[in-house]
Amino acid sequence: MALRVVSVLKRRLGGPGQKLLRSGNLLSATQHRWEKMPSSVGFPVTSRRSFSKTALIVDVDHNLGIATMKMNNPPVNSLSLELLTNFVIDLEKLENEKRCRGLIITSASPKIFSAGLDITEMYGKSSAHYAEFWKAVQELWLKLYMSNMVVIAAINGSSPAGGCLISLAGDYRIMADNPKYTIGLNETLLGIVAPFWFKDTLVNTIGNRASEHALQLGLLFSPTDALRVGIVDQVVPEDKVQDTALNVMSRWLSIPDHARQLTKTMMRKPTVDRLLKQREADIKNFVSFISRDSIQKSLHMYMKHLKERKE
Ligand SMILES: CC/C=C\CCC/C=C/C(=O)SCCNC(=O)CCNC(=O)[C@H](O)C(C)(C)COP(=O)(O)OP(=O)(O)OC[C@H]1O[C@@H](n2cnc3c(N)ncnc32)[C@H](O)[C@@H]1OP(=O)(O)O
Repeated sequence: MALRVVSVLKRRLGGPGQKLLRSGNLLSATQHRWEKMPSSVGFPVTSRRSFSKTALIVDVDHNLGIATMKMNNPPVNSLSLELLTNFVIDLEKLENEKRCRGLIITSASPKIFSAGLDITEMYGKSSAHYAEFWKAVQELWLKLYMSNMVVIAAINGSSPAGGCLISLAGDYRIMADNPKYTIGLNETLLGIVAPFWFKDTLVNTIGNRASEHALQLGLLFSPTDALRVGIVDQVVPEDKVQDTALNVMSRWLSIPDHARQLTKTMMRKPTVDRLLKQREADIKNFVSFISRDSIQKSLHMYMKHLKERKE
């Protein structure tokens, strides 16, 4: 299967891509920190670069023009301030690499794509901390939603709340077919409210009525139900998620970048502008909401419930 994906990519990438794939090794003296390493998906040894920071592993295949970002914040890939910050920094780096046209976001943790925002960042801290944290959440969404790259979420585990938002910010979602995994914006279950731009991102994906239903009830969908409602685009056997992501990527990368990017901007800019117009007000609203005693209590109880579930 992986080899078939490579041949499809070779065909679709055309001219320079084919040459680069054939040459097998593009290391140049000036390209420091590049590593030659065998591919985990069966590509010929190609020009690759890996960098890892706390909570994130990034692997760039310059020959294919595809980067893979693996969230790596065990045990559940909760989106801590550090992970959010590193995510944004690495996205900016990739965005500036001309040869990087596609990004696959996935998880290094078995069974969990991401548990969403790190709840411990949202209680028992100062207002300044909440403001910094929320700004980082906004920043990641803005960067991802408007990325020039084709962004595919390879959802290889559960993906509640902020984890779901990350995948919704991509262009295409592939989820592992395991009924134990769930995905959705379940904020109301925590006694909190998905902000308007989380809601807008969901509405843009599955429509108003289905979003209202999902958001009010804090629904977490099984892969089959997520596919039915349109939160994900494809459900595939667990061991086929990465190959499918590469296959789908080749299709998206066969479209001329400028045409695809302008179309993406046309579709998404109004949603992004809504947040940009009131970014500071949104931070203030978050800080004041999350600082309420009743909300702090709800979050504390929710964490307690998560821990007690295990006992
Ligand atoms: C005005 C706007 C206001 C507010 C907007 C805020 C928007 C918020 C968005 C969010 O993303 S909130 C986070 C929502 N996330 C969840 O509800 C998921 C909670 N977690 C789970 O359901 C499960 O942990 C799981 C992801 C399904 C994984 O289950 P598993 O059984 O594999 O692990 P376990 O539950 O034992 O967890 C291990 C460990 O991790 C801690 N944990 C889990 N999730 C989080 C989290 N989101 N943040 C911080 N910590 C988390 C859990 O407590 C365990 O810790 P322990 O080992 O110390 O007990």
